[in-house]
Amino acid sequence: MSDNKYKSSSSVPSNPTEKLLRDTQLSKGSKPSSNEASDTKSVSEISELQLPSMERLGPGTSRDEKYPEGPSSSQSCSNESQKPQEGGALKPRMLVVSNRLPFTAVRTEDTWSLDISAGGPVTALLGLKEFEVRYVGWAGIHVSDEAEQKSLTEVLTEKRCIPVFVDEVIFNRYYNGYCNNILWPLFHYLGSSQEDGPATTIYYQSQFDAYKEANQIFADVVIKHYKEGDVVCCHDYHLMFLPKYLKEHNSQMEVGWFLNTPFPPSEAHRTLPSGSELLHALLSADLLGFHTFDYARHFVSTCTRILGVEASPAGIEYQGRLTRVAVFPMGIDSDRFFRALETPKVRECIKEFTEKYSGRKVILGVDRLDMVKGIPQKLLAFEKFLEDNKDLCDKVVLLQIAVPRRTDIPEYQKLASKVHTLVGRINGKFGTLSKVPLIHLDQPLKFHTLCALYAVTDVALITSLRDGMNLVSYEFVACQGSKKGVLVLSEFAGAAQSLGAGAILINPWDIAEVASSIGRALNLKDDERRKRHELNFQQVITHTSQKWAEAFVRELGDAVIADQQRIKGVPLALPVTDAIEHYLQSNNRLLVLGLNAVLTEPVDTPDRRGEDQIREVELKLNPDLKSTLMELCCDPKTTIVVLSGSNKFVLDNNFCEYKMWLAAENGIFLRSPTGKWMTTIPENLNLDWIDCIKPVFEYFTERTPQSQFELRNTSLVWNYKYADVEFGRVQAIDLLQNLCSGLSNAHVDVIQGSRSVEVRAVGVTKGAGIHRILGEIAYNSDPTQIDYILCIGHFLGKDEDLYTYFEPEIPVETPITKTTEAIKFPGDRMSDLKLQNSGSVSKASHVTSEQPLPNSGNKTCNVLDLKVENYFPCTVDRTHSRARYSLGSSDDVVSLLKALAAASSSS
Ligand SMILES: O=P(O)(O)OC[C@H]1O[C@H](O[C@H]2O[C@H](CO)[C@@H](O)[C@H](O)[C@H]2O)[C@H](O)[C@@H](O)[C@@H]1O
Ligand SMILES: O=c1ccn([C@@H]2O[C@H](COP(=O)(O)OP(=O)(O)O)[C@@H](O)[C@H]2O)c(=O)[nH]1
Repeated sequence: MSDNKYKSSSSVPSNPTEKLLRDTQLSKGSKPSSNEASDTKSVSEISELQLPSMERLGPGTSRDEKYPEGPSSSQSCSNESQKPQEGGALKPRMLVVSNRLPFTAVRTEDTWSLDISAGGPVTALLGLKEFEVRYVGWAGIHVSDEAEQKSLTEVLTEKRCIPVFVDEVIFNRYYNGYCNNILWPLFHYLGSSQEDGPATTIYYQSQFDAYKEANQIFADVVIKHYKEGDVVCCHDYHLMFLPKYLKEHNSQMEVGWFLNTPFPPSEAHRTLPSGSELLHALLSADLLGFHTFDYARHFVSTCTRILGVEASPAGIEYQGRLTRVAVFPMGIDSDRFFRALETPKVRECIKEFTEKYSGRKVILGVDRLDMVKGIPQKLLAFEKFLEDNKDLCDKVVLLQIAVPRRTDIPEYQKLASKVHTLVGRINGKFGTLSKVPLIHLDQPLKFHTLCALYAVTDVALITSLRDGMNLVSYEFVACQGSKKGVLVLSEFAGAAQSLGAGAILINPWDIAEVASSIGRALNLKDDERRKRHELNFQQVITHTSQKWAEAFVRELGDAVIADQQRIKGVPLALPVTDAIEHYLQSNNRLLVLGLNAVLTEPVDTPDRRGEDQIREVELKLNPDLKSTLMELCCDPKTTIVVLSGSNKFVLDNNFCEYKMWLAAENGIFLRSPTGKWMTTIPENLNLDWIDCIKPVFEYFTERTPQSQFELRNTSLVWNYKYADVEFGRVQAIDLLQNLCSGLSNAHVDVIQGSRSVEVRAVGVTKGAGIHRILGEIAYNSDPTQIDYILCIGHFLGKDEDLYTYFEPEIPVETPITKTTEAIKFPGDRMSDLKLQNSGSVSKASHVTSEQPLPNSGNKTCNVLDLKVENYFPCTVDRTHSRARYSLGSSDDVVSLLKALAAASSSS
């Protein structure tokens, strides 16, 4: 693992709230007010900007990006080692991989010039000062000639950029086709393109293939430049296969992926033909980041509903790994704007604009010419505003900068003509021979011009129909230190969630509302304007791109550690001889056995199968089990617990004659070997939600032949293991959809099993259950400590906490199989257990039938004296598990139990 100050080594926040709290603490620092901000720069910072030195520019670099904001040549990537920071510490190395590099190359006569690329991520990612960054991506130009590729690579090296060259035909299918004609509209909730052309079925497959091919080419470049300890940060919908390809090459690589756009609700994602393949590929990453909670929530529910994977507050469980999902609202490098505002070039420009637009209020729009930015809606609203306020036609001007991009795509060409038509109409209607109310530019501006425009603007008008974040709004706020203009911001931009307090929020589809908001913004009282600006300004200067990157890398480190700690992997075949041998050598053994697929006969046997579906819907104990179980239960050195999600009646029906412990509903109900049931439902457990969702389960049960619904005390379960599997799966997705939309506030877990859907009160797991069961066993049995545990189950991921409950605390990277020391419990669990078994609760006060359990037990003994070699956690029929061992089927379980009984009786 790299030596990285942003990676915490100890406490790993386990959920987004904890994470947010920590990050909030970290982002608290000295916050200048907007008045102070532009005055606080050091002399050296200002002079650096005023006196740009030619050494800072790479060969062939155009003079237009001489600002110190770009990656400097002094940190050339020809020197691949990490650079020390001021205090001597090493800067962590980060490979930032995005489709577009921060620099766009332009061919000049005999070399290359580089322009800073326009676009949010570029602006943000140039601000990562605390990292030794290498940018990997496309330089905005197709270069097929090898010599040219080499020379461009050299020029870009000076800017710490590593170009990726993709064949032009592949690139067109990948970028114009799959990325921008299919994924882009879908991710912005606009649905798939309905157009004939590259998005139609004939081209779809070739575009998807090209997408994967391009991703592989990006991966090859990253792999070539990767050094151990690097953090790899992949960006966007362009590169969703990249985490998979990188991890396949090197599973130790720390790979994060961040989405700069929104992520759509699952219903929209479902329409994408290769949608699940993309999700699978992404889940190879260690960390997946989104701008807002909404996007992250959409992603998680899409994965649970479409892939059927399990999600928890910590992330998504997939193939034995945990992929962390977290929220990182991106910001800008505000200092870069403050510095620019001090430069003579920007000051000059400000003066020029102030004179030019004197006597008129300036309204500003800065967007890429893209349908998601709502430019036509903005123009229509401005038209309405002028219609409603004819007297203001020569007193306002809307400056609309619309940077053309993706111009090869027909949708974008159509948008350009639509916008031009509207501009002509508005100026034709409201302009005069000397003045027009609308100035529209189809071209990018130089950075200094943009800063000056931001500074002279009275009202910034952002009307995105959907926008991942919208950094233009941040840039506007940063440049308004003296003017304190008003931000009118679409509620559908991610930025609305951070700048909503200071902005006037609008629905861009509501043309009349936007028109009246323009008027409101222009007339806002000074006091309110200042207050609103100050709120936004504080947000912009505290949530910078540097802070974004620090939080992302810290979380990535946490995610990797957390995943290693889970040690969920491929279980080894149970060493049966060892298990039997250690069983014989022990004095007080505990066998914890699951029910379904452990003690029941397999569902899919020929006997139980009709023509092509399974006929019988009754759970059946494995017929070979009876005498063996009886024998084991009679052994005074052996305690058996059957721990199941099923209810008391199911367990009673199947095990009433055995002298064993029964734990129903995941340990909520316990039956001692004497046959008495007791309940352990926590008193404050809220179960009000059960009545609300019961009808939903009933509805799906009625409509899915051979499916079953079980109403339990703390959970509801619907299973389709006996139904048509394909239809069951479709119904399960619909059921999940309905459940998730109706349960937003309930304290429940919605769990999708391989052929079931379950809703359960939070905190009810088999791991939590065993804790209570142990207390009871200790209370009820003789004082000998348990020195052997065999724990066999076919459990849902959530219940696999049972296996790790008995595991020693394992230092990361230490293989547990080599440990021979006595097992020690993690501190809190140990003290819990001791508490339960100490104190002075008298036997008389102990639980009787159907009473809630008190913090049980009055014994001062330790329940366990378990050495790691005497602990056999074993899953049945699972390829990935937190259990160390596996058995193939319930038949193997029966054979093992038989062998234990036989060995025991003959010893
Ligand atoms: O590279 P292009 O195809 O020209 O597109 C430009 C970028 O557009 C998208 O930007 C997003 O990122 C911004 C920063 O996070 C965010 O504020 C904005 O809402 C998004 O639209 C795209 O995600 C990038 O990959 C493109 O480079
Ligand atoms: O002429 C221009 C207009 C815009 N931008 C930059 O383009 C980015 C737009 O980012 P935003 O997040 O608002 O939207 P995106 O275009 O990434 O969807 C901002 O950093 C602008 O400064 C630019 O460099 N030149």
